[in-house]
Amino acid sequence: MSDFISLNSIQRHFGVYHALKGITLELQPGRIGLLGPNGAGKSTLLKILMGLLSPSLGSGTVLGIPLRAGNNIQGNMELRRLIGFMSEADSLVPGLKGVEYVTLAGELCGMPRRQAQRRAHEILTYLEMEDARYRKLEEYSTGMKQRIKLAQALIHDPPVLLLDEPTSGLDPAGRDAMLRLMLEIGRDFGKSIIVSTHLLADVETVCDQVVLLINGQIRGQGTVEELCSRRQDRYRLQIQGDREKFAGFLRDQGVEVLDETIKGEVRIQVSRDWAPQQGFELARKSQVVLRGIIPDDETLEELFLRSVEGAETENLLAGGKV
Ligand SMILES: Nc1ncnc2c1ncn2[C@@H]1O[C@H](COP(=O)(O)OP(=O)(O)OP(=O)(O)O)[C@@H](O)[C@H]1O
Repeated sequence: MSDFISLNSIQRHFGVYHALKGITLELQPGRIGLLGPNGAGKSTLLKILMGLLSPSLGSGTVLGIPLRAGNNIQGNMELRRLIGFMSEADSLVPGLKGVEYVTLAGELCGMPRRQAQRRAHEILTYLEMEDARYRKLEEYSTGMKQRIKLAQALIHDPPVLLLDEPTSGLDPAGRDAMLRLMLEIGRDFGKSIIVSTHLLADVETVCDQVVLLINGQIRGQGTVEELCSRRQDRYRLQIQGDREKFAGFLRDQGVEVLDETIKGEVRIQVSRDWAPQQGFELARKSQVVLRGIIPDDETLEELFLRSVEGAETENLLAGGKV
C-alpha cells in the first residue's frame, strides 16, 4: 500500500448519479496527470483527495490520513494543511487586493497574520506578480487570476498540490508560463502535484505519471511511455527494397497498412495474436529485406481517444446506465 495515495473502491454518488464508480489506485509521489474528458469525475476525485467531499462508499488513505464516508472533520483539516488546492472555479474574493487574498488564504490555513503576509509577498514575487499584488482581484486578467489561485494554494508551503485545470482559459504564452511554473514547483521544490486536465500536451509536458479517468472509472495508469506502449497490434516494418510494392503485397495478404510514406518503413496494424515471425515470411515472399520489426507505440492522444471511444461503447452496450 502506498503511503502517498491509496484508494480502494471509492465511489461518489450525487443523488442517483454515480460520478465515481469504484476508484482503486496506488499512487507514488511525483507529478501526476489526472486526465479525462469533461464530466469524467476529475474534480470530484480531487475534492475527495483533499477532504472537501467525502466518498459515498469505499476507503483509502491520503498521506497516511484515512478517507471515510460521512463526516471526518479532523482528518479533513489535517489533509488541508498538507495539500494546496487550486480550484477550477473562479474562487476569488471580490474587493480584495491580490496580496490580501493570498494572506487571507494563509490565515484560513491557520498561519499567524504577519507570517501569512510575509509569505504572500514571497510567493507573489516568485510568481512575478510584484506589480499586480496591490490591484483589486476583479481587475485581474484570466492569466493573473490563474496565478493568484496558484499563489493561494502555495501559501502554507504544502508538500502536495492539487491543481484543477490550471491552464484553463490561458493564451499560449500564459499556458507555457503556467506549465513551466508547475514543472519548477514539482521538480525543483520537490512538491508532489496532481493536475486535473483534459489537455494531453499539459500532461506530456509536466507529468511523470498519468491516471486516465473516464466516465467515473480508471482506464489506465502509469508513465506516458508505459501507457502508450500497451497496444501490441501495430508494428513498423523496416525494410530495404520497394516500399510501395511491399505495401501492396501486404494489402493483398489482408494486412492493414497504416502508412507507407516514411522512408524505409511500412506501418501495419494486425490482430493481437500476430507473431512478428509472420512479417519475415511476408517480406521473404515479397522479396524485400526486412531489417527490423518494431512495436509501434501510440501517442497519448490516440490512447485517450481510443479509451474514450471504448468507454462510450461499453456504456451503450450496458444500456447507458449511470
Ligand atoms: N455537486 C454535484 N451535484 C450533482 N452532480 C455533480 C456534482 N458535482 C459533480 N457532479 C456531476 O458529476 C460528474 C463529474 O463531475 P466532475 O466535475 O467531477 O467532472 P470533471 O471531470 O472535473 O469535468 P470537467 O472537466 O468538465 O470539469 C458530472 O456529470 C457532474 O455533473
